[in-house]
Amino acid sequence: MTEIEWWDFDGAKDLAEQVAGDIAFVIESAIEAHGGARIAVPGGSTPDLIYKALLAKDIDWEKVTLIPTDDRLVSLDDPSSNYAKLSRFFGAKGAEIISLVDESAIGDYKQAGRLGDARLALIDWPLDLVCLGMGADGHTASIFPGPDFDNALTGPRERRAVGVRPDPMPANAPYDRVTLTAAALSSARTIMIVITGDEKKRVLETAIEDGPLSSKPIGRLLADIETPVDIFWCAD
Ligand SMILES: O=C1O[C@H](COP(=O)(O)O)[C@@H](O)[C@H](O)[C@H]1O
Repeated sequence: MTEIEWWDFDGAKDLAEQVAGDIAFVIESAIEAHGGARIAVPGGSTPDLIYKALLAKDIDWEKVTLIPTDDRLVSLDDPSSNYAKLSRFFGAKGAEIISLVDESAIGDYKQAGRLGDARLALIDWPLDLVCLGMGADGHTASIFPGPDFDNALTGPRERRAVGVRPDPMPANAPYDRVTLTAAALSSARTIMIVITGDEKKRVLETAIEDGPLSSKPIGRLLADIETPVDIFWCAD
């Protein structure tokens, strides 16, 4: 059973400071241990404060590779692109940012998944850190209910990214996606989840309780993870 520790904070600023400090620590340790750090971080709106706090840290960004945990199949400068977000925050710092999306495959999500996977084969694995977000519907990265659910969760272990068509489509970001697979996410040396709000907390608690029987992507993912997981939460 996954070992899970919850860290609750009074506000989003305190949470961001703590998470940024922990990420910076993992990055420094990885650079010291093997000359570079490879970390996967979420898109969506929750991480913005964390990324701001991270920018204030003294980090040798040229030795850092950043990968979105997932991305929407939109052009790389679209406001909904997780790659675009990472580029905006960290591009000027000299970090290497790997896009899961090849613009040539935006109209073909399965092909986009294959191309994303091929890119990921060019870096060393496992990742030093996976920081996950979670939607209020219980999706994490872009592992969603739908025709690609099993493939993302229990597909071949050597597959690191797959294309996903959420069903139902999330109303706030109705796009096909490319996501890191459960195998790629759960192989990371350090795993954390960052969520805010009471609703997400309830969803996550129930998903953890339900374990392998959970209908939520986050519950199914966590049920199969052997690395301890830290969950960071605040109410707003
Ligand atoms: O679509 C996505 O949603 C989740 C959660 O986003 P949030 O805005 O509710 O924080 C995010 O973790 C994922 O990376 C993103 O692509």
